[in-house]
Amino acid sequence: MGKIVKPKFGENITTIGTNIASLFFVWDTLRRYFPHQLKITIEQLLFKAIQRLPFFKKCSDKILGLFSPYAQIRFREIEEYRYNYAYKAIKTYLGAKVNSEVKSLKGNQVKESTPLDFKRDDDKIEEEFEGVKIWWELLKFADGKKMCRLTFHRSDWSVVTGSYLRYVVEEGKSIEARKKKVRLCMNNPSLNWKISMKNLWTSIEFEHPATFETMAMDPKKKDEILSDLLAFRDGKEYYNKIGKAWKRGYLLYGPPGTGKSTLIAAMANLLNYSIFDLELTSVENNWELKRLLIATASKSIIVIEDIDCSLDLTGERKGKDASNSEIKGEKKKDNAVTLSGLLNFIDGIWSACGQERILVFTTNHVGKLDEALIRRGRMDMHIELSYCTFNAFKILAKNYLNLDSHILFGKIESLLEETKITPADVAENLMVKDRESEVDGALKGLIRALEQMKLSQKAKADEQQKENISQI
Ligand SMILES: Nc1ncnc2c1ncn2[C@@H]1O[C@H](COP(=O)(O)OP(=O)(O)OP(=O)(O)O)[C@@H](O)[C@H]1O
Ligand SMILES: [Mg+2]
Repeated sequence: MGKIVKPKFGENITTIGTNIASLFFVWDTLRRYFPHQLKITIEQLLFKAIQRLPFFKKCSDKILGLFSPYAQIRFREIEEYRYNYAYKAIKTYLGAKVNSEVKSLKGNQVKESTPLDFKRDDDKIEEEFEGVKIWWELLKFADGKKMCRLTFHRSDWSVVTGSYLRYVVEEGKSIEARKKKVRLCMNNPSLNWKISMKNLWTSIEFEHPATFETMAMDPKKKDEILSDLLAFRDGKEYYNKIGKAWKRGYLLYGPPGTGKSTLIAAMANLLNYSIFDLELTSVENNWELKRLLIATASKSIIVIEDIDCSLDLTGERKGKDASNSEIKGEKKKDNAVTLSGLLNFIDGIWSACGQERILVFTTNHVGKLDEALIRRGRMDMHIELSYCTFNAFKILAKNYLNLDSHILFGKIESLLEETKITPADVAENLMVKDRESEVDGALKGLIRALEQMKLSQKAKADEQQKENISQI
């Protein structure tokens, strides 16, 4: 009796390989006679049948891939140790593909005041683009790694890698931009960075209600700032054309309570940009400053409040500080954040990396600032926030009392012309519990406050005058 000799593994592969190769050769000759869609369906069935063959069940995806008429593109969440923004955009795009045919959805409400948001929750999504079939899989591995995998027919290569993927990523990004919530980010002391370099900034949702409409300031100035910001937001092509980094600096100056911080909030709400509130006093040195600034996101406003208090701004002041600390026996850190560190950053790396960033400095004492810090080009627009004018008062009266005019407005107008009062102090007087019944009381209260201020400012001015005369 003849012995049945089991073919060796190598022989097995060769035989199966030859058979499959012949099958695909025959199919390749026939496929041109089939319409596109039918061709794909047949190939899918063929491929599934091959996958079910006992031998192929044991084969890895890579070996199967050799016979597959399909191609795959993987988008990993982390690629070469860096976050993959295409992955994020694709996930957003796929999540937003909600329609009545979708069977699995997830609902989410981040805040009580926001509407319920639905996202698609399938991990396998099939779609058609310009007659081309595309299959997506959202995969999550045991080690926590995530990936989107795209499968398509090789004959659709140019459509998928060209217009389709471009469309998906752009659409995903624009959905992200529409849904983006403004966040307020604060820098952590570097002590905490050592735990994880990710922890440079801590962020919370930004819910400040300030808008340009509620900003009490001269309408002309307000329009100027508004159109400057909008031109910046829509200026991608312009900045590209002139070869300048897509960044803009604003210096806000004025006495306390004139609306500098409120204006920053209104800017963030207008542009839907997050705020990176940089507390310089907790930054140890220029290296840390660089790391923090590089870690900011695009479409953001980087704010350094009270810049004159956070930095040794001039050589002169530095000298004074140094001698003061010597007297007190303190040794000043050699590596502290310096003005030149900040300026080098703004001019150097800052313009070379990251786009769509706004830098805002605020100060109560513009005169104290170093010329180098505020020269045009670094701070593109200087905005003075000043004492309350009648125009500004009318906006506050509308905000706080829903009032367009009142018999007492005339008196208030003339008092405002003679008195320096901040919008914050005016607002304080206009805060009432019941708008209907307390309007008169609030306006009269404001008039009293203005009269008192007028008297005390006059007394101060007289005293100053006397002092000046006596010095002469
Ligand atoms: N121009 C303004 N328009 C509307 N509200 C204002 C304005 N200025 C001040 N306010 C009101 O006064 C409060 C204090 O203003 P804000 O904190 O913006 O002042 P600031 O200029 O940043 O002061 P500081 O120099 O002390 O930081 C705000 O919460 C806001 O309600
Ligand atoms: Mg402020």
